[in-house]
Order: sequence, then structure tokens, then C-alpha cells
Amino acid sequence: MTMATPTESFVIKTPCSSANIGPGFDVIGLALSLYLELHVTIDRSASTSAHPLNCRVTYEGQGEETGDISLDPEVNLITRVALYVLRCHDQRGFPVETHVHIKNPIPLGRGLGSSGAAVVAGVLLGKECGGLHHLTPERLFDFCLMIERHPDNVGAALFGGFVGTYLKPLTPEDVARKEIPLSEVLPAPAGGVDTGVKPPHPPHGIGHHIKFRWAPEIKAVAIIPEFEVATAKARAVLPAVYPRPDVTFNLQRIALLPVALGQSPPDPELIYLAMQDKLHQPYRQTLIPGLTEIVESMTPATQPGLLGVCLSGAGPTILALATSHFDEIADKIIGMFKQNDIVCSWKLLEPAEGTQVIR
Ligand SMILES: Nc1ncnc2c1ncn2[C@@H]1O[C@H](COP(=O)(O)OP(=O)(O)O)[C@@H](O)[C@H]1O
Ligand SMILES: N[C@@H](CCOP(=O)(O)O)C(=O)O
Repeated sequence: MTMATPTESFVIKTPCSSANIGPGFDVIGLALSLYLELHVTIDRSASTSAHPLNCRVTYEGQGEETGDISLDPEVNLITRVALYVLRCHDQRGFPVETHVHIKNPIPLGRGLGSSGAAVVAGVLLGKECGGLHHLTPERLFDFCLMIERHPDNVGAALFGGFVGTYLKPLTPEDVARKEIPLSEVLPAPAGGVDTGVKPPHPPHGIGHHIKFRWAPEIKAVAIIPEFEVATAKARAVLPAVYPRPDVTFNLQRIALLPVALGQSPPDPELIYLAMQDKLHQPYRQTLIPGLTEIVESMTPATQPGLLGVCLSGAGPTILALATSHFDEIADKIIGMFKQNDIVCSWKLLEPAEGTQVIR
């Protein structure tokens, strides 16, 4: 006879991500080596819980001192998403007695996919706590896309590496289901508030991804300003309609980007050209002082080691891809931000594996 283990522990480890990489708005994502970790303990010997929804949430890391992250399991993005997955499978709360300790070094609201990592980790938390072993990575992607609708960050955080992501058009029946988000991040994740009614399951096979090669010489220098730009705000400044030459400009470069970044040794001129964008960066400069100057002035011709520069995700972080002279590149960009009285830190990052559950 097998006895149920009274205490179960595991860690969910999810990378941060840089989305877009220039022309790949809402398509391209790169998982990077800075990790959100959930240290989860489930004490099955307990018969009742003193905590709402049987879950104690503790937090350390970015935003800890300012209390930016709620510890209420119904409010915290990670546990709200886990509850959504659980409630879709007829489980109202976490197992008695669950403790989720969140370790988060990913800066919030800086364009390094903190919310994408939180959504992916939350979906995995729901799967593990609910014993939902039938949920495949592809199905988990569908759940992520009910929360964060642009697939680039969540695709990279879930599957790892350098990815192209795309969405299958919804069927007319699913388009008619008003609870399914069509383009934006949900203000509150579906099923986040327990109404007693089962929340809407995601349609099947919404999201897809393809992995691209990444040349091993290429590293990512992330220059992180100290101010935040909420992704929703950075999407609100984008136009609804674009001039055709701008769309063509991006299409030409997106066809180059995965090839250029996969070639070894890397070709700086080709990569620099492939990282140009006209669909989101020009509009976001209104929120990020110095953005245009940084993107236009940093070139491989003037800066040894540099391959290309872009806005990371919705910003304000700048991503410089380079093969050497990392400190020098970071110092130059930090200096340009300083002229606008903006203080920055920086990190040297590498492509990372996708989300892992470690026991
Ligand atoms: N580890 C986390 N735990 C809970 N909430 C988080 C976590 N990481 C991010 N969030 C939520 O996501 C918000 C940032 O999301 P967003 O504006 O999309 O910026 P980013 O570019 O960092 O993804 C935070 O203000 C917070 O509400
Ligand atoms: N494609 C999205 C990516 C947002 O990334 P984040 O890291 O800023 O959340 C966009 O450009 O809006």
C-alpha cells in the first residue's frame, strides 16, 4: 500500500523575456537568464487552513519594499492565474495547506516580461497544485493567452529560447464569447473572482510557437531605467492604423531577423538592419525620453562589439545585442539616459530555457 506523502515541495522556475527585438511586435520573444521562482510547499497532513483559499503567499524581490505585490491569493497575479486554472477544473481553491513563496528578481513594468513570467508561473502552479497532469505545454499556452493576449512574452517564458509566436484565428463561435479576450491583457483574469460559476475554458490551440536558432556568440545587455512603463499604457500610445510603407518596412526586416540572429559568426551589419522598427518604437518614445537618440546613435560602425539596439518589450528597458565590450555599451546607453536625468542599472543576460518544475 502506498502512503500519500504528507508534505510535497517543488520549485517553478520561469525566465524573464524580451519581446519584439525590433520589428517583431507581438511576434518575437527571447527568454533570458533572470528567473522568477515559486517555492511551493503543500502540507497534506493539515485538515484545515487559516488562510484564504488555503494559500499563504509570501514574496521577496522587486517591489517588496514598496509593497507593490499583493499577498492576497485572489489579487496576486500569480495565484489569481493559478485559481483560474484550478476553477476551470472544478477546484475552488488551493489544496490545504499551500504555501507559495515568490522570489522575483525581474524588474516590474520595465519591458522584461515580469507579467508574462508571472502568468506562465501561475498557470504551472495551477497545474501542479491541482494534479492536472493531462495539461500539455500547448494547452498551458492557451490558458496563458486568456490572461496575457500578446503571445511573445508568455511564449518565450513557457517554451524558452528565441521564439516566433502566432495565434490561430478564433472560430466565429469563440469570437462571440465575450469573456474571451481578443487583443489585450485582461483587466482581471477570467475566473479570478470566485462567483461559484465555472470560468470560461480557453479555446483549444489558440497559441503556437516556433523556435529559432540563436548564435552562441550573441549576448543581451539589458539597460534598465529606474522608472516603470505599464505595458497597457505603452500599448495605448500605438495607432490603430499604420501607413503601408511602415508595415512593409517591418515585414522586410522580420524576414531577416531570425536568420541574422542564428548565423554564426554573427554579421553586425545584417543584424543592425534586421532590428529596425517602425511599428512601436517611434510611438513609444513619447513615454521613454532619449529612446530615439539611443536607437539611432548606437551602431556597429561606431561601437565595437555591438550588433543592434532595440526597446525591450514595451520598455523602458533597452536591449543591446553584442558579442563583446558589454560594459562599454552599457555605460554609453546609461550616459545617454543620464542626460535626461534617468538613472539606470544594467545586466548581462543570455538566452534561457523555458519554465521548469523542479522537485
Ligand atoms: N512576480 C509577480 N507577482 C505578482 N505580480 C506580478 C509579478 N510580476 C509582475 N506582476 C504584475 O505585473 C505588473 C507589470 O506588468 P507589465 O506592466 O506588463 O510590465 P512588464 O513589462 O514587467 O511585464 C506588475 O505591476 C504586477 O502587477
Ligand atoms: N509585444 C508586447 C510586449 C510587451 O512586453 P513587456 O515585457 O513590456 O510586457 C508589446 O510590445 O506591447
